[in-house]
Amino acid sequence: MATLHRPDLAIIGSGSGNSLITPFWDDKKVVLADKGIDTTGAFGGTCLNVGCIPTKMYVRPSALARAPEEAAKVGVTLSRPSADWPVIRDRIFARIDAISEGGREYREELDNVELISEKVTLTGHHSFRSDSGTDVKARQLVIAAGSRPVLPEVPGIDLPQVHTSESIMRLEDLPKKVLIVGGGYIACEFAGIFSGLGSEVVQINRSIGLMTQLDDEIAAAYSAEAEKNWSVLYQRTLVAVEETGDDGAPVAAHLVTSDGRTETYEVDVVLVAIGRRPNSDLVGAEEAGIDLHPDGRIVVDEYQRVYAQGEPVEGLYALGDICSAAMLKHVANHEARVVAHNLENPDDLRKARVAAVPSAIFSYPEIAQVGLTEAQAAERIGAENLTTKTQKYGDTAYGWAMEDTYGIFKVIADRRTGKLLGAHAMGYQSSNLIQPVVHAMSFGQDAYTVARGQYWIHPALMEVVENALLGLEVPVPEDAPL
Ligand SMILES: Cc1cc2nc3c(=O)[nH]c(=O)nc-3n(C[C@H](O)[C@H](O)[C@H](O)COP(=O)(O)OP(=O)(O)OC[C@H]3O[C@@H](n4cnc5c(N)ncnc54)[C@H](O)[C@@H]3O)c2cc1C
Ligand SMILES: NC(=O)c1ccc[n+]([C@@H]2O[C@H](COP(=O)([O-])OP(=O)(O)OC[C@H]3O[C@@H](n4cnc5c(N)ncnc54)[C@H](O)[C@@H]3O)[C@@H](O)[C@H]2O)c1
Repeated sequence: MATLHRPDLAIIGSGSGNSLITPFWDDKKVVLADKGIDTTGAFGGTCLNVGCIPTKMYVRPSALARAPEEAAKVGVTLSRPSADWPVIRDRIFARIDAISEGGREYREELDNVELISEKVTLTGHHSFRSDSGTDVKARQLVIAAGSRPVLPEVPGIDLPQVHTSESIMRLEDLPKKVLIVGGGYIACEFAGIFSGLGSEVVQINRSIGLMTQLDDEIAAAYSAEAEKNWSVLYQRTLVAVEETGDDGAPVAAHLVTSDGRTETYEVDVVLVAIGRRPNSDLVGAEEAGIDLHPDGRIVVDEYQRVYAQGEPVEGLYALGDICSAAMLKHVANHEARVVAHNLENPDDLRKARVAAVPSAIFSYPEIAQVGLTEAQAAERIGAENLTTKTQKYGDTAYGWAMEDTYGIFKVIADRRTGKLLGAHAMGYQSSNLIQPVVHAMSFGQDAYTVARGQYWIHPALMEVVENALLGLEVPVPEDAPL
């Protein structure tokens, strides 16, 4: 028989949505619905199970396996590394699966929380129905249903050797040869992982260059490095995949070049990473009268309130990949803190912060960015008002120690005021090095004050950032620190 729940709060999505269940709800009723990750049924969303965390847990062993290359630059010979994929995989998922399962059990045990482990579809602005017919009508509702990989509609895309990021990390064995489709975050991270661990990687992209959404200088520098580290082919499109019947290379990936030639690569597995789409269709957002952007994202305002017919709906919020321009976990987490506050304080709504959102691509080399690219900054304030500095790691003391040949850190500022507009870096630990610029941009500190208003540990790698900032042509404030 169909059940009806009338909770104070209902949440769709157990990723960042799970963190909304604060102690405030201890004496109230909450329903949390999650169908589970498609490939494993796991609780807890993308980041934990098939996203940020397992990928970075693969990046670490892959980086270690590259140690002989780095060591050789400074006169140390390390023996040929050998990566034990099953050991690496099981270390990762023994930890992750236990956290996911523990999270599910904890929610199931709570008296105030009802967990619905099924797909649900909105039936109104504050109500939904599960596939098996459980109805939920809540006082307040949050849609935190995330995104999923996009797949091209080509013959053979359903073959077991064709993977997305949601399945590739659980392979039985390290593939000898991988074809990776795409030139964005996921494709570049997995190209780095597999090539480091010893697979032969062929990465194909439709456009010329990888990570073309980045600052042009970084995209060009990264593409040049990637081309040295694995095979990168541009202006190719995947048109079909078929089984070969040969255990040595079980699938053939058929490609077409921009000038109409066909090419075939026989590989163990194909990884498709051509973008992710918001799951607004899976929750039936449009049918429920919710406003959508052309790319399928739910429209929200700065308070994360969901819009319907151009107006915010009281007590209806969205967060994370289903509504955000930046599909990033730290963004989803921030939005979850804002939504948690707004659910608990409907008369004192707080806004989500949209400025100075950083991101990193944990590839080889690693990339990090925050703020405007040089082209965007020129468009915004005029090229004549910009000052930029690209500091090579290799021109600093720690860069000499590393014998670094490719690391760069670029900063962009308004030459009239010293206001920092962006930073773009490629190289060892760039995801950490960029944080002082994120800090400065978040707190409105000018470039000169950041560079000279604090000590920088000598001769740490962070001197790359200090030197980049000092290389900008910006006004020196009166009484500037020395
Ligand atoms: C391979 C990979 C690597 C990544 N690496 C990074 C990184 O290093 N750093 C970073 O910042 N970001 C990274 N991301 C992005 C990050 O994982 C996401 O931005 C973040 O997890 C989104 O969180 P969310 O809460 O919006 O959605 P999710 O965590 O995806 O949660 C949504 C949940 O809703 C459920 N759901 C969907 N539809 C329904 C329905 N109709 N009924 C019931 N349940 C439903 C899903 O099963 C899912 O569990 C990565 C992503 C991928 C794929
Ligand atoms: N380190 C991180 O923060 C991290 C890591 C992984 C994923 N993510 C998030 O997940 C999102 C999705 O990642 P992604 O790599 O799938 O997407 P992406 O948007 O970064 O890159 C998609 C790539 O696929 C190409 N492409 C698009 N359509 C295509 C088609 N039909 N055929 C061939 N190529 C096509 C694009 O040109 C682009 O190179 C990212 O935008 C990012 O927000 C973040």
